[in-house]
Amino acid sequence: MTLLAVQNLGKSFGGVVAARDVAFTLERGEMLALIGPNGAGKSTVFNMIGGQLRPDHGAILLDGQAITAASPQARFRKGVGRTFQVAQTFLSMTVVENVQMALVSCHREAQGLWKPTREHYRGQALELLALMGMADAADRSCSALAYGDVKRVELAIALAGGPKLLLMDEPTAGMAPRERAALMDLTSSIAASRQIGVLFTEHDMDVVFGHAARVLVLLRGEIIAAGSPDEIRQNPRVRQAYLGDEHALHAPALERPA
Ligand SMILES: Nc1ncnc2c1ncn2[C@@H]1O[C@H](COP(=O)(O)OP(=O)(O)OP(=O)(O)O)[C@@H](O)[C@H]1O
Repeated sequence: MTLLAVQNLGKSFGGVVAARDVAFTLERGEMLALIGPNGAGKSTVFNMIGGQLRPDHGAILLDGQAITAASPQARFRKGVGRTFQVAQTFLSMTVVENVQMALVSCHREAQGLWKPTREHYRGQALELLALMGMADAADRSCSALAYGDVKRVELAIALAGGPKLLLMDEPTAGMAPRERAALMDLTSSIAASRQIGVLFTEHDMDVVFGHAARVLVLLRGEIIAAGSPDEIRQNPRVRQAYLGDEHALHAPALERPA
């Protein structure tokens, strides 16, 4: 069964139509990018799926069940996870404590009942960190980490909830190109191995074309194209939409001849 089905989603702000009959599906294990010029409606669509915004009309189905009107917390419990653009980790705590906190809150347990907090879910947290290649940094303070490593901790935190669907808003913002590729390689391998569907917005076209299996292009609230990275790169409407920023649609840097 399709993991996520978005049907005729619409949202207006006053006279501005931010999303118009947006419809698409996302399968388990798939990396789907949502792109579009500034103001195209990416955040609006993203926030309607995350539950931060209520659509004017349309439906959102997760595993065939409507979640259109569910709160963000209810969606989270049904398997919708999210990473955030701004580092949300508690910088004064260690890496493993941050992931433990996420696990504790996912299991909705009161802290410190009989075990010292530092022991709660430590094993599970270490497993997640090993998956991120961060096991060696487990007991370091988050404040001492390089930015790329903080992003990995954020990914571990998002995975602590065991999501079926992971929403990533500008996951590589502020990162150096090599770190971006590494984070997205890691994300796609986890998405494939855990069969998590990933929907991400991204301005960096190298990241989009290098890591998405499929790309949706929004323009003025409407999906104007959907397809593989190659199809999208060659689509005349998409090229038109990005006119003036055409370099954005070139092949990823790594594929370009030196
Ligand atoms: N809360 C709001 N109130 C009024 N207008 C809004 C609101 N949120 C979004 N809009 C408008 O809706 C349209 C789509 O905005 P949205 O932020 O979804 O685009 P975006 O593709 O995410 O843009 P960006 O890439 O710049 O973040 C824009 O015209 C924006 O001004």
